Amino acid sequence: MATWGYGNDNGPATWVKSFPVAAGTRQSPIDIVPTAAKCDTKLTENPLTVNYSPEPAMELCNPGLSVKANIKSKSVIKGGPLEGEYKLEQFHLHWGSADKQGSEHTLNGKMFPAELHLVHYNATKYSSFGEAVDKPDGLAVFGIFLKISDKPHQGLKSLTDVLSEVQYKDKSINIKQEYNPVCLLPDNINKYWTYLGSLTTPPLCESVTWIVFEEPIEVSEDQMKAFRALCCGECGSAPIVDNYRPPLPLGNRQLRASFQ
Ligand SMILES: NS(=O)(=O)N=C1NCCCN1
Ligand SMILES: [Zn+2]
Repeated sequence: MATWGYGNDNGPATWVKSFPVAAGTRQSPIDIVPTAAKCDTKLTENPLTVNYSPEPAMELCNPGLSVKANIKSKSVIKGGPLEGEYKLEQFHLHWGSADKQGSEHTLNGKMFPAELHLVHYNATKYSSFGEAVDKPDGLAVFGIFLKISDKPHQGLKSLTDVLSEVQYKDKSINIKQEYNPVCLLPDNINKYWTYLGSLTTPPLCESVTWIVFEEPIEVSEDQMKAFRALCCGECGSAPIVDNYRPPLPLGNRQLRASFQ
């Protein structure tokens, strides 16, 4: 069984062969068109709340198509579009081979250089990520755009400074200094768009309530270069770049905004 990826022979256009839900009606990502979003005051009456905890010895790994941090501590979110409490499972990123591309969601057709995903599962209803992953209300993913600035992102720097230690597939390390993922969130988490979608990688389950923040976080060009130096396999293998799925049609879905 050919493994899925982002190349010509195994990329997003081929995934439907092994994962028919790729042709479903609530697929992600989408192009976010702010003027088409409906401002929903219910989202502000019940503000999104984040209660993340410091992660001692956070595990950072290279699974081959991204870089991922696995979370063990009790870091939870609730409110906004969510019913119940969702627990942070992991976070990872998608990025481009150049700054002109890399994000999965787009904003009025514009791609950002990268996009950070913090993946949570509905811990009120389900006992694990694995149980929640294929349920319509199973997951909630924060989508955070990355934009280039002349200053590095301090929260990401603890990770980008050690990416060389997970350069090759299946490498993993523990971040010595305790790490609170709250440092990755934009300053203003009250301005976001939300819609019902899916995982953007196989198995593409239509189980995600997406929450995409309007405010990007700012990273340096050197930090982008560090992501682009990660390898898909062992020494000498191709760099991990352009690991993004292009947008799918919104179709009959409602895109809601927490702000005007
Ligand atoms: N890019 S995404 O939508 O978060 N996709 C995921 N796939 C599998 C596990 C977690 N996330
Ligand atoms: Zn992702």
